[in-house]
Amino acid sequence: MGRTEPKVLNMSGAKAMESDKLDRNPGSGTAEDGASTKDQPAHLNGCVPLSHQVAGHKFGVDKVGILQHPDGTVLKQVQPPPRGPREMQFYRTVFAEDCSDPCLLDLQNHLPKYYGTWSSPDSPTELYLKLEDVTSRFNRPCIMDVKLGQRSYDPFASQEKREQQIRKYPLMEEIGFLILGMRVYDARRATFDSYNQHYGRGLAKDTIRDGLARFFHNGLCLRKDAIRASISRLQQILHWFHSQNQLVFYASSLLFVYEGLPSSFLSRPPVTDAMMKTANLLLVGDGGKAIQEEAGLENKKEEFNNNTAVAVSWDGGLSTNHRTDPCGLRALLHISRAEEMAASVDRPPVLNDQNRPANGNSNEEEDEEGRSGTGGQGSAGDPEVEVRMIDFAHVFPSDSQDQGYIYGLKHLLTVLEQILCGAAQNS
Ligand SMILES: Nc1ncnc2c1ncn2[C@@H]1O[C@H](COP(=O)(O)OP(=O)(O)OP(=O)(O)O)[C@@H](O)[C@H]1O
Ligand SMILES: O=P(O)(O)O[C@@H]1[C@H](O)[C@H](O)[C@@H](OP(=O)(O)O)[C@H](OP(=O)(O)O)[C@H]1O
Repeated sequence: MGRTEPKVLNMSGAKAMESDKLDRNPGSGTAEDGASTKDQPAHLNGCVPLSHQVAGHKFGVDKVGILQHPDGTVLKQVQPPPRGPREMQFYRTVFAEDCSDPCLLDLQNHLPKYYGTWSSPDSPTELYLKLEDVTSRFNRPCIMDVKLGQRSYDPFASQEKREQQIRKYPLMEEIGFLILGMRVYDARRATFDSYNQHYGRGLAKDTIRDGLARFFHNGLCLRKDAIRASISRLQQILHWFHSQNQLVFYASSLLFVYEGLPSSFLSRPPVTDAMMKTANLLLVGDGGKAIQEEAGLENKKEEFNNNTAVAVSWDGGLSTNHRTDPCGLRALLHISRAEEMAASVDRPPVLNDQNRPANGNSNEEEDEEGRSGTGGQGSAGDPEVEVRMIDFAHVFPSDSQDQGYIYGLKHLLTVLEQILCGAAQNS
């Protein structure tokens, strides 16, 4: 393809924001940003490297990187030209206050919210894009970054850049997507497993299905609920791509997030010290009814019993025998301790309505056998999944549909469907 000068995004119908520091920009670079912590360089002004970043340029490792602002937003350092300004222009165009283009308004739903730019008062020329943290509402976010499209270099890339990108994953054209990195919550051990870019590059046509499935496996069961919800989100994005012919995306990603903590835990009332004490007594001896009643466990018994299957399936080694563990308390305690340990180094569980399954029934869950009660999150369309488009350093105006991205999306959907089918056949 002959190379011409790249077109910049046309701002018609979507005036660029006049000011980078928007009023709706929470905690933008002001004196309120909070004092720098002892461990962080003063110029970061309380911001820290993004702890749950799964791919991309890393702060302190690469020349540019991603930070987390104390207000919870993500700060993506503007990359050197032309990439950084191009990405900034893209966000400004899509989120312009006077944007009236239905296509761009629709696109907003598939992106992290953009809050303008941020810079530290100490380094006002070093700009960051201030973005919504897509993972923020999750307790144990499982996160995967997937690069989409048949080509991960843009039409204006040098020969060297093309060759570098093709070398990294020669199957990009055929497969249409590449897992750049992920972290998956292991519910048995209450820890995260991380996978870097080499994991995705090692996946070929015949292994891509199992490779992708790993993101949805929590060590005990396949999270079919999360797969279904992801499919539903991807279909909406595909619908957007079919509806538009003004933008083309190269080397752009989809960020997948689902809740790793089973909803049974989220919807269960917090375990109090008194309950723990009583439960230990019950487990040590045969558990006098008097003790149980004294602690008000009689009322809770049914609830715990309802969750017994959930708790037991979390730890394959635990007994489902109601004679030795009448209330499923052993399992309950086991989970609570593991979770407590995880919570002490991670964020505490957020117990609010958003974290509850859409159907309001924490026991309506499926494992890989499709049985009820094992640590899933609910039905398809469940809000406990996010799929958002990120990384727009190579987005250009166009006058036709983005066939490369559409190809990758369709294939990704097919593979996810195959994972579901495979799970159904094995059951
Ligand atoms: N809005 C966001 N919310 C949560 N995490 C994010 C967000 N944006 C980026 N990340 C995290 O940062 C990583 C890298 O993001 P991004 O692709 O934008 O950076 P990049 O440096 O341009 O990447 P690359 O080197 O692939 O071009 C993502 O994989 C994700 O883990
Ligand atoms: O996956 P890896 O090994 O980290 O490789 C990077 C990845 O392909 C990025 O998408 C790319 O940035 P662009 O998409 O913006 O080109 C970057 O190019 P760079 O090295 O030129 O920054 C690569 O290094």
